[in-house]
Amino acid sequence: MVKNIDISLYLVTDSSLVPKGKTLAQVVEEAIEGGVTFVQLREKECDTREFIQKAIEIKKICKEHNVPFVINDRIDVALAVDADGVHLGQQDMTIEMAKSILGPNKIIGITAETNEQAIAAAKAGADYIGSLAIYPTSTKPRGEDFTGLGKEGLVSLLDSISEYDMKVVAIGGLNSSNLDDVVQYCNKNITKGKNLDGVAVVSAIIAAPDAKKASAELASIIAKIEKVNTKTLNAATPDYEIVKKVGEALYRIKANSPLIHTLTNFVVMNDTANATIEIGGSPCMAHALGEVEEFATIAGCVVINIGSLSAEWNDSFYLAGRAAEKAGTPVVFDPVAAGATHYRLKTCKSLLQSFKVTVLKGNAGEISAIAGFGGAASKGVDSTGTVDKPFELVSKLAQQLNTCVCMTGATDYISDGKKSISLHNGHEMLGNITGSGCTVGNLVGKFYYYYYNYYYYYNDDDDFIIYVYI
Ligand SMILES: Cc1ncc(COP(=O)(O)OP(=O)(O)O)c(N)n1
Ligand SMILES: Cc1nc(C(=O)O)sc1CCOP(=O)(O)O
Repeated sequence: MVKNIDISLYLVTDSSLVPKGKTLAQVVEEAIEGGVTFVQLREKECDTREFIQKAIEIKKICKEHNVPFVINDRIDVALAVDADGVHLGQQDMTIEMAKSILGPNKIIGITAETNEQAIAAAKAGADYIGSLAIYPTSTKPRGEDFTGLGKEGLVSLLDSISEYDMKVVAIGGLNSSNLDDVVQYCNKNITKGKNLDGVAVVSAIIAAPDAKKASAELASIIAKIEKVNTKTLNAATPDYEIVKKVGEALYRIKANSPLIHTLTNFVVMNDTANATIEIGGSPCMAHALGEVEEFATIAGCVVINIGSLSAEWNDSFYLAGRAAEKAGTPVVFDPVAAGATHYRLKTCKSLLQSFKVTVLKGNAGEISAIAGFGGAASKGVDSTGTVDKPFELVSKLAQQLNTCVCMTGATDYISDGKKSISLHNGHEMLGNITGSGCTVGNLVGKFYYYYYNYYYYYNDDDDFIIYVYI
């Protein structure tokens, strides 16, 4: 698990820039008072003895203020002074080696000059990455031809690692005149829900006449970084709290075998019933007008899947949904092929207005059609194309409908309008069979019976179930 560190205003030191009449220690202390949340000692001109002396001095100040303190490049120095971690460059020791020397509790950051290096850092378990310089800077010249990563490159970097649990700080040429522009650009253009975790600066604070004031000014701009309340889960970054609850929920389902009243299509009825039994539930596939209300009232959950839509089924959905709402039974609604015909879309919208839907589960085409935006089209029951801003889509729709939206696909996006989660455990073979999405709807329903807050999806092994806490 990535460490819970605040790198929002990250100070990197350079003694050569300290204004005359001040010491580095004074500047660091003023900066922390102004809002710096993280300090890296980066001293390129020091010999080892001097570096260690500075490290001891700066560490003391950071400790007094409860601010993490890391050392640039030198693992030996980090060990010697028992710093909180290191910041590595691509030419330095590898993350794996640094981890084995420093142990699991130390912070490891690394500079990622490309998106590929960023992904490699995430896979190796870095806690955070520093970007390539956003703008050219005299603090670390990279040659005349270097134009900087730029805002566009930064957004591409953020998007590229959205599925990993790793923090990102932007660095290089950032100051109070250009930072707001970078922050607003990221807020507006990130597409996968991963925003900046912070900004690292050297000269804008170290060389400032008043480091406290300079830090406070930067901190006020950084506060505008929109916290996209998202979480990414995959096999590489499991959340053990969730895994534990998955086990508890499975146990309870098996022990109590809840009745899952499923009004679903002819194609998947048998498979869905078997999946329900496999996980410990008791399937009931009744859809007759005369009995759906009674079943919905006694069920642990009602699943409404409009796949085999007809006028009569529509009435059954309506009656079951209304009865479920009255009885306080959760409803999972699967708007199969909502975007394929006007009839389906109209029916879905009308049903969504007629009773409380606890979870709306659909593919990108279906969810886009219901939202009226999002960009993915449908070909029959299948979704075609991708959604540009999946987090924005699920979270806005969840707010609009006051429900949980679960958009399934190679990556699943789930939101209750406040928090959003992406799950990266899909499997391409799921597209080769019919009804995998419908079965998901049914299983979501079962877990809803016990844990109103959990959803599931198959992991890479196809047979284990992962829950997502909303
Ligand atoms: C936060 C942060 N980001 C990038 C760097 C640059 O590190 P590196 O690539 O190791 O280069 P040098 O600092 O050694 O010149 C950094 N130090 N901090
Ligand atoms: C330490 C560092 N690394 C960079 C990189 O491109 O990797 S740029 C940089 C210095 C950033 O200094 P300032 O805030 O004064 O521009």
